[in-house]
Amino acid sequence: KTVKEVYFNNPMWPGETHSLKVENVLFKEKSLYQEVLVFESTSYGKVLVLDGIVQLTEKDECAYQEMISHLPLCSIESPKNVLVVGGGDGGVLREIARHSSVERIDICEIDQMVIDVSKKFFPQLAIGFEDPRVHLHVGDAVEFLRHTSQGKYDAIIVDSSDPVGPAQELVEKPFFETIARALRPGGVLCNMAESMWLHTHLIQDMISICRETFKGSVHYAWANVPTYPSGVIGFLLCSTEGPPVDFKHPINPIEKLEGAIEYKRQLKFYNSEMHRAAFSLPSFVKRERLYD
Ligand SMILES: NCCCCCc1nc2ccccc2[nH]1
Repeated sequence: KTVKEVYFNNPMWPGETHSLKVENVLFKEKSLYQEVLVFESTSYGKVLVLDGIVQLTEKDECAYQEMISHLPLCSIESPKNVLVVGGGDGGVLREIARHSSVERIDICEIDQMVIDVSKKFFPQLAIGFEDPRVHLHVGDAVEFLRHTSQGKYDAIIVDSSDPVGPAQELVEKPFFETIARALRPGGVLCNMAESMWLHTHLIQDMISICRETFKGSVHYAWANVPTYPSGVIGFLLCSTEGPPVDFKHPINPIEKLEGAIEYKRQLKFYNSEMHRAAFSLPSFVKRERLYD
């Protein structure tokens, strides 16, 4: 049988092509916001693609979901109220649920199709929606945060797609200002922050905006995700003015929580050593001139 390949060309990585062999296409439709594709790959399990960009694969989603969730939550004493922006696949919800101190998890995902597709094809991620602490809001996070009371959240996790298309406004200053307002003093934000190899200008702009908007600390961390072009993805960790947050040394180590894990599923990627290591940066990034 003719086995197809899918070629990932995108302005997010000009002049570069990534490809995965398609064993079979499981879903392909246009939602109100983007094209949603699910296919069975040869060696990464099922793959979720939005507008031609790989969002997750069954094999390596653990790296992204665990890091984006535990880098912020393990940096504060006892997270109670958490907001997820995006994250409609449910993977971040699954990870937040490991924290027994958490009492409420709000999630604002704009695209219902992403949620439905995840529940159908990625049950090991969509399990996150089953936690009774989860409250789902389908809609625009900019609108949602505009109506959120001041200082409501201990942590906000922005698990967005790339700032081309529906997520464009999630990297603009007004949005970060609504996030800062929705966080309590000493509250933390973790934002998906692209690739240090590919998006130096975008990262620099995000860091500048966050330095102005968050009066606590702002740090860049990263993780290796093989199916993301350039093999790495970054995270921007910010804290609001108030009790200082030391992102580089988790005061709420996940190992303390190990026993509290609801699911039999063990952590596959994150641990306190990986947490500390994530903030170790190449010299060209440390210099903060990510391009020169
Ligand atoms: N919402 C899940 C993660 C989304 C990140 C997707 C992604 N990963 C990338 C790697 C290199 C260039 C652009 C990228 N965009």
